Amino acid sequence: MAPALEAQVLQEEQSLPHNNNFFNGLNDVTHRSKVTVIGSGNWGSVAAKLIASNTLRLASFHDEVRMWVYEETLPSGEKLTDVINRTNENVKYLPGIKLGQNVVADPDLENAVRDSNMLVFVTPHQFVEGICKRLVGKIREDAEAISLVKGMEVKMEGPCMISTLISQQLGINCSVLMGANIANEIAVEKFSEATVGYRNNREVAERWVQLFYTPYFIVTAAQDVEGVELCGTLKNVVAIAAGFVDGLEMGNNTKAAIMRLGLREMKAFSKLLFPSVKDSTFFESCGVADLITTCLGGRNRKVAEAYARNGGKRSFDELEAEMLQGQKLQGVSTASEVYEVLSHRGWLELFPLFSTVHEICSGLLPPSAIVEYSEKLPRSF
Ligand SMILES: NC(=O)C1=CN([C@@H]2O[C@H](COP(=O)(O)OP(=O)(O)OC[C@H]3O[C@@H](n4cnc5c(N)ncnc54)[C@H](O)[C@@H]3O)[C@@H](O)[C@H]2O)C=CC1
Ligand SMILES: O=C(CO)COP(=O)(O)O
Repeated sequence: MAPALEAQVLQEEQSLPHNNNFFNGLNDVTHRSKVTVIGSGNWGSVAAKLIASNTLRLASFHDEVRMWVYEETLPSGEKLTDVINRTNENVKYLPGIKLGQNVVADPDLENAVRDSNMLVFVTPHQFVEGICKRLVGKIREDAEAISLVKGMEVKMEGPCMISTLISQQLGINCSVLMGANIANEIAVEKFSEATVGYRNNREVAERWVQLFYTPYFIVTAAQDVEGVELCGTLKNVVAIAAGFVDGLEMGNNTKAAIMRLGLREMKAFSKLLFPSVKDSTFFESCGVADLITTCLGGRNRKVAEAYARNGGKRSFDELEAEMLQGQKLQGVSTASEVYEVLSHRGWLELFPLFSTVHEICSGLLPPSAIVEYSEKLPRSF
């Protein structure tokens, strides 16, 4: 790491709240925080590794980190959980990376959360509601949650952010952590940043920062839970558009234009849904930085590129299964969820990029429509 950057990291590390009093008597062994990671995909496994390095280092946490695994049988006939616990590697979703000996994989959801007061949700967004239903009445009353999940749900009453879903179903506070965080890069400890979004309790936010922060993973807190979460959610729709541009070989200027227009729609949509969303959030890691990294190197971009190269003739589901081997795309379903909100509220014309992405993904328009949609832009755009 460059000396100036290293100095900044050290300075930030020293200013971390190592002795905060979020939970009384944290350094007393009987009151140590216990962490469960709910999810064990590509990012879930990296999150467990980051957290496990800190729970070993910091006295106010139990060393052990439980990681709930959606159980599956590997081609060898072994259970994924058994292999993770034997090799200390998630051989399916993060091969080649040691998670830390203090990570314990557990296929039993109820058992995995039993004693924990810090719950880290990190599964594809479509599974969160089902998981929460299974957790009702099974978690500690003093539990806090954080969501690393990028996505949203649309209910009869309107859009529902994943952190809100977790809060409402489980009756607990839920913060979020989002950022320019391609998991495979963080797994090999390449420098990156992230943003914790919190509602109103700064001490809780600092506790989450402490749990994730390492010299190669710099975490800052922003009091804007909806803004941070909507950035992480909506950038996946823009990444699909960027993938179409790549598949059509339109070049870097077009891709940059799509990213800029996408960022504008991200900001406009977020502020229409939640007027409290702050402009400054879009300049944090969760905002423009995540948009850039996902549009350059993410899975949504990659599969959308293949979709456009095939002229839309092979479905996203088919390409996802073939190219991602069990990992899940969030952008296609998020585009559909956003479209539902836009049509319901009569906002379709205000969001030509978002609506065009959904219309391409659902086969109503060809991939080339992504560069034709600009004709629909309002004059003031
Ligand atoms: N991979 C990445 O680079 C990053 C991912 N994210 C976000 O993190 C969230 C989780 O993504 P990943 O950890 O990458 O997962 P993934 O896409 O790598 O893996 C899919 C996961 O879903 C599980 N699964 C499959 N069917 C299930 C079911 N019915 N119920 C529950 N779980 C089931 C699989 O076992 C696997 O753990 C997503 O919202 C994603 O957008 C955020 C930052 C970076
Ligand atoms: O969210 C991500 C990076 O921050 C990962 O994006 P993809 O799901 O497109 O790989």
